[in-house]
Order: sequence, then structure tokens, then C-alpha cells
Amino acid sequence: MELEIRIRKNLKEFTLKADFVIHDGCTGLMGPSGSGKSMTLKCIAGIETPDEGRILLDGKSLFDSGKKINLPPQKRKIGYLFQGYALFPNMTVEENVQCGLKAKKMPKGQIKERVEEMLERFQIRELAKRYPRQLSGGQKQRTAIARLMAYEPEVILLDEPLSALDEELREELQQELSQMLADFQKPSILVSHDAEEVRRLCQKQYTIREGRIQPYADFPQKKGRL
Ligand SMILES: Nc1ncnc2c1ncn2[C@@H]1O[C@H](COP(=O)(O)OP(=O)(O)OP(=O)(O)O)[C@@H](O)[C@H]1O
Repeated sequence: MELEIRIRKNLKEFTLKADFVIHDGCTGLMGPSGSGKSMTLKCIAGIETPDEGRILLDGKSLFDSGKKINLPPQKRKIGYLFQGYALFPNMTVEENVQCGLKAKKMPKGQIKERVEEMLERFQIRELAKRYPRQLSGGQKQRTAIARLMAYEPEVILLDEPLSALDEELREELQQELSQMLADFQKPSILVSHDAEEVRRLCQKQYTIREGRIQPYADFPQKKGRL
């Protein structure tokens, strides 16, 4: 698949200018605090709207200011993994996994089937009736990933998913993320402050500074099409 991003958005301090194309595999996006990383992801997901430009997924417009196209987030098939995972605290694991499918208006029987499949695949079936506060960091991550994958996204955006964790758990969850991304195979973008994390999980890297995105020339190229 191919995700093409060509957007401009005026922010308080600078203008975000993103012009890049990614293919299957994980692309890292690194840059200082406040440089526009989260804003770039939010524009791709449809949570924020660029002032102008276009975003195409396999040639299909998700956003096109010229053609006045601006698909809402639920129609973009983009999975967003937030920092801290953003699980709903008043919902059980099972309810968290199914909530996106209800919003998508999937038939009840199909929702049940899909949720079962995700609980099984991410080994959280025994935790189905627990609330997020009753989960370990790893279990929370698996629940968040199950919720994301239940939605069958075509693109995954990961916004510093591991930044709030201590080093030991971080290592462990990096392994799980790495496996998930390898299985996913479609395009994904990982925003991170950690160069080592990007080197481990991504095949390509971009840097962003004051809203300008550029390929990181020194990044070691790995196998996979990007
Ligand atoms: N809704 C908004 N409208 C206008 N400007 C915004 C909006 N949200 C954030 N900004 C500004 O855009 C800039 C980029 O913010 P962004 O959250 O993308 O940074 P970031 O690179 O993700 O930073 P961090 O690593 O600290 O999370 C900041 O200067 C921020 O103040």
C-alpha cells in the first residue's frame, strides 16, 4: 500500500509542511518536543484538518483541500495508538476492544466474533471482564492493540506508545510491538524520542524540525519496501 502525505497547516510558532510518501513497513518519525510530530499524525488520522494539501491512501483521497474532500476519522481505516494507550477506564477489556466496532455500526454477531478473535490473538481472553486499572502495562498495551486491530486498519499510527514506561517493561513491549508490526505488513508510522527504538522497529526514518519533515540520511536501510 502507499500513503501519500502533502499537507500544510499553520500553527502558532511555524507552518507544518509535510511532503512524504510511505509504503508497507514501519517508518519512524523523530524530532524535538513541539516540532509537529503529533500534529502530523492527527492530520493523517483526520482528528485535525490541514489548511491545504492532500492525503491519499492507495490513490484514494482521505483529504483533498482542492476537491473539498475530508473523510471523518471513522471512514479513513487508520488505527491510532495513543501515548498511554487511552483505554476507556469505565469499560472492561472486552468493551474497549468492541467499542470501535459499535461506532462502525458492524452487526452484533460479527462484533462478537471479531472481539473473540482479538482476545484470543492477543492473549487477553482471561482479562476480558477486567477494567484498565486492573491491568499491567503489558496487558494494557495488548488491549489497546487488540482494539486497534479489531478495526482492521489499513495504516497504523503509533504516537510514542512506550514513552511512559520504565526501561524493563519498555524492552519487553518493544518486542511485542515489533511482532505486531511485522505481522501487520501495511504502512505504519512510529513517533518516538528514542533513536534506538526507531532503529529496532522501523525500516525507514524521517526527522521533523519546526514542522519540516525530511528523510534521515544516516538511517541504516533494512529489508522491506518503503
Ligand atoms: N490544535 C492546534 N492548533 C494550533 N497549534 C497547535 C495545535 N495543537 C498543537 N499545536 C502547536 O503545534 C506545534 C506542534 O505540536 P505537536 O503536538 O505536533 O508537537 P510534538 O512534536 O508532537 O511534540 P511532543 O514531542 O512534545 O509531543 C506546537 O507548537 C503546538 O503548540
